[in-house]
Amino acid sequence: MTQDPRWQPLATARPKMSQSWWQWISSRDSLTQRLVQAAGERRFNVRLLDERSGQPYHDEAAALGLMDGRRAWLREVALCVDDQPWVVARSVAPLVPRRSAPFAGLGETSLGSWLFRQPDLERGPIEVSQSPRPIHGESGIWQRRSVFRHDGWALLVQEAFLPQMCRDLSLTP
Ligand SMILES: C=C(O[C@@H]1C=C(C(=O)O)C=C[C@H]1O)C(=O)O
Repeated sequence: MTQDPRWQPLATARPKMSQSWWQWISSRDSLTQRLVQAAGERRFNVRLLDERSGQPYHDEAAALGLMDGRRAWLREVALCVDDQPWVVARSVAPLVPRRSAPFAGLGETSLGSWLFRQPDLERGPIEVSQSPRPIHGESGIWQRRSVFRHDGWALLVQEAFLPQMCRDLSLTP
């Protein structure tokens, strides 16, 4: 049984990280836009790792109020600068009968570029966790999650901030 991340309110992370890192973890606008700006002349791209319907993890289902065992839409990407992953993201959305998800099939277009165009978009509180299991071979990675809501859809968006991002931006973690 894989260990669920221990999700905590965002504020609990503040004393554990530098101001510069906090600015990233606590931001509520589009992470894609922030990464594009931070990349400057370097190339930003979304690398699609997986998109399918499947079983969410227990903590993901709980965050979405999904009964255990219910299938969901799953998407995993790496947000890369000069082909180096800076953020790994995993998004989960309950399937809605007789409706196709308008955010499905985005491919290597950022989910955020669609989400932040929705006028009635709501974003729930950000929670954080330090990954219990290695991500891209590195442990203790800061992860955050929040639930976006739009037009009857709910999307749990989870982002893991990789040490490569810290190094490339010369940030202190
Ligand atoms: C929610 C956003 O979308 C980003 C892009 C994602 C994708 O393309 O799957 C997933 C999570 C985010 O890092 C954002 O830009 O803030």
